[in-house]
Amino acid sequence: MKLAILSRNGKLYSTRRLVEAARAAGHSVRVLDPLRCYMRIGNTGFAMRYKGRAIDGYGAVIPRIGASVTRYGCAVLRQFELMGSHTPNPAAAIARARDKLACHQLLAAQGIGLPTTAFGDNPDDTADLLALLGPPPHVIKLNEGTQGAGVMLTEKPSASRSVVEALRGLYANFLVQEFVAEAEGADLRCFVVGDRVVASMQRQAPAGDFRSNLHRGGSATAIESTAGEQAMAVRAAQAVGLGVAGVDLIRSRRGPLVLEVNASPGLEGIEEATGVDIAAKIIELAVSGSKFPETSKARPRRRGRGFNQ
Ligand SMILES: Nc1ncnc2c1ncn2[C@@H]1O[C@H](COP(=O)(O)OP(=O)(O)OP(=O)(O)O)[C@@H](O)[C@H]1O
Ligand SMILES: [Mg+2]
Ligand SMILES: [Mg+2]
Repeated sequence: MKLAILSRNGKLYSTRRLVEAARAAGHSVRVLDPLRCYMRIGNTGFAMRYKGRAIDGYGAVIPRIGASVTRYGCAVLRQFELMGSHTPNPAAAIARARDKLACHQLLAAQGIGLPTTAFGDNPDDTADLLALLGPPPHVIKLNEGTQGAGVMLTEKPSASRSVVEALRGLYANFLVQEFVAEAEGADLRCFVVGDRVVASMQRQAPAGDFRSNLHRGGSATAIESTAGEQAMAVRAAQAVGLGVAGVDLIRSRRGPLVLEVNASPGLEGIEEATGVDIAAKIIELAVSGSKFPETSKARPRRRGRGFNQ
């Protein structure tokens, strides 16, 4: 099958591994920079061009869209979907996953445990907003932060207030959360592919930090997550609509809580820590969902489809 990986950089570990795994499974694969894809949208059908040439016939597209290009990357992916390509992570689900606030609302509505979270807009409401969470410590997060940057811990009421005021002054979107102290700087990354967790690792924050992100100096070890944790991670990914997701869980006194659902989880740390060939499982999932026949390169004829279908 003809596969595309949407990625800005073919040299990145995750992109390279997906290319390798696709070739190993006998597929033809191309890395496309989403920012070089451009498209025609019309009632007679959808067309996509790449560096001056028409492209189509991709049975499946695997998006690796960075946070800085979410909007354009999702538009390109949506166009592939409209042209009949399958994707394990649809554009609508990626856009949803990138908005922590929307995600928390969705997860809570599904009864999936998460740290109590509050947000508000007006500075006059700050004191009451913080009171909703109870006394500090609080964790304050930028709504669209990644890799642990923009996640702050405040230990005194005055610190919570002034961080909230500073973020408001910068017009940043943020949320305020209860701090799960008993996790002691550890969290669990469950890598979901389809309807199961294919690998899990525990990440431990470096001394003096509470953030366990590998980009912030956290260390990773393979771990057997419990059946309950795995079921929770799969439910969280499905609630957001993602076939491939890195679900971060934190172990609290009241059971596992979902911290976030990542739509483009990195493969390097977790493949190294666990030895699982996650790339192969992603390729398998992408191909299995495709409507294109696996043996033929011919693209099934299809009529132009509306955006609402
Ligand atoms: N409420 C909390 N209580 C305790 N620790 C937390 C809490 N929220 C976040 N952390 C710690 O901070 C880290 C970063 O937080 P979070 O995952 O929400 O941010 P991020 O910037 O989106 O990271 P990612 O790169 O995983 O997308 C978590 O992995 C966890 O170790
Ligand atoms: Mg994140
Ligand atoms: Mg995280």
